[in-house]
Amino acid sequence: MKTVPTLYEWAGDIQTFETLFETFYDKVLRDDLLGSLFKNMSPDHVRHVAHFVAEVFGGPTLYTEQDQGSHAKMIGEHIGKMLTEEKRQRWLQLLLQTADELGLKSDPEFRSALVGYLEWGTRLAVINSQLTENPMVESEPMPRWGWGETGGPYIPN
Ligand code: HEM
Repeated sequence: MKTVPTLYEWAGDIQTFETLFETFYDKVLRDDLLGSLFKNMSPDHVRHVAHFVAEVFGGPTLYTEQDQGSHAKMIGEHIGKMLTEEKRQRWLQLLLQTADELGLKSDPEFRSALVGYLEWGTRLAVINSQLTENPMVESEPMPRWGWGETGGPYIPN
């Protein structure tokens, strides 16, 4: 039977994710639209985001275990930030540009899954950034992203 690698395995290793986000945030800090938003970010920010995405993609649980993060904690970082669609698009554009520059895997299947995740994650960041309180409970599991489709629209109970 065919063994399908996780997105993390296909992309490389933890260094792949750390280098991607280090290079990306260098650009973000120099960006006219995003620079001021991130200028006071913690020294751990870049590593935390790299570990978060690596874990979502099926990699080691560094964000939840080593960094003591959770999905709720990550969502909480965006509450009240009042992010705009323009900022979201720039964030996404710079990340995809960085992926190309670094030669991240560029096969259609991987890039489709990557863009799908980033569209989902950045839109959630914008939605949550308009709130004043974190709607997510601490026990909420980490999202998992794979190669497939979203499985349908989000319909609340
Ligand atoms: C898939 C999309 C995204 C992921 C996975 C993500 C992940 C994270 C994580 C893990 C943190 C906490 C870092 C820490 O522990 O220090 C964080 C903070 C933050 N994120 Fe995001 N984020 C995403 C999208 C965005 C977008 C689109 C924006 C803005 C356009 C944004 C703006 C911020 C800001 C301003 C912070 C706080 C920075 C500070 O410490 O001052 N995020 N994000």
